Amino acid sequence: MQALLNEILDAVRPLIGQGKVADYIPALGTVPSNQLGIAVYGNDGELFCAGDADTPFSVQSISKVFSLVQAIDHSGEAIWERLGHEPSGQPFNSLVQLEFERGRPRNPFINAGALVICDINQSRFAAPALSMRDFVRRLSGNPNVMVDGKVAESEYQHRARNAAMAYLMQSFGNFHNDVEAVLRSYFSHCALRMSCVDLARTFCFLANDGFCKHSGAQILSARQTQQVNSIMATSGLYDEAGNFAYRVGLPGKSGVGGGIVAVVPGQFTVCVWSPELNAAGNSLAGMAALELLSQRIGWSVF
Ligand SMILES: NC(=O)CC[C@H](N)C(=O)O
Repeated sequence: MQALLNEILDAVRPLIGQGKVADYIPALGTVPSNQLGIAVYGNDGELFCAGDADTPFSVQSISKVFSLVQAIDHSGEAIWERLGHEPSGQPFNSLVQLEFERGRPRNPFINAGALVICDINQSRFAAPALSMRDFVRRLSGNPNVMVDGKVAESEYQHRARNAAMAYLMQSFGNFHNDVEAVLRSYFSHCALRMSCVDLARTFCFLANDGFCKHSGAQILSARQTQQVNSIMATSGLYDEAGNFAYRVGLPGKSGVGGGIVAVVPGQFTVCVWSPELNAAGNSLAGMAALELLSQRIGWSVF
């Protein structure tokens, strides 16, 4: 496995230069683009890494999975009264569908859906940003996971689109808390800084019927785990979810920080990171690395 990871990073490194680092959040635009890392964490606790696997980066939309898991944990099936679990076929920050569908987001992994989930969590937690930070510290086993205050503030200063979505949902009665407070929580989750190793460990319960071995906690039931994985498989990469299923064939979640996490149910969790994105906002070299890995090991679930 170790040799394979090194080989894969060497194979995809030439792609660096063909994508574009996200700069619509100015604090993200300054991240050096030539970084590339991968971590594979087995259900038996084995860890394999290559490249910049220990360098923390902005998790961005990968945090949408954490928010969903928290919401399922305290509210269960009731959350689906507020949003769906259908792919949107639209970019992550699209507004058009939300108006047509009367403020009910298609799924929890586009921004509108994640904002509704954050609204649900806002009603539940006294300090949502701290609850989230502590949740991921427990799951990753890394007590040093931090929120990057500069990134969170930069996102808040450039919040117009996300704010428009939240206020539109409020106009349809599908937003219950103060919009600005929920936006602050959402940006704080997106601004968590974690490495490939942190993320592979954090997500391992999704490969293990909801059980996180290193913390000894049952995070979700086996059934809920299947459900979260199914939403990752159908919506985790926005309007490129079909392409990801075709090329990689695993439940996955990406973020505009350039990270992608993929789950091999019953076996492994993988996190790859390279900051340059393709047109859909997914890591260009990261997708290619996961495609090679899945192909070489025969990991596709399909
Ligand atoms: N796709 C992403 O990673 C987007 C997350 C980002 N914080 C946003 O709201 O625009």
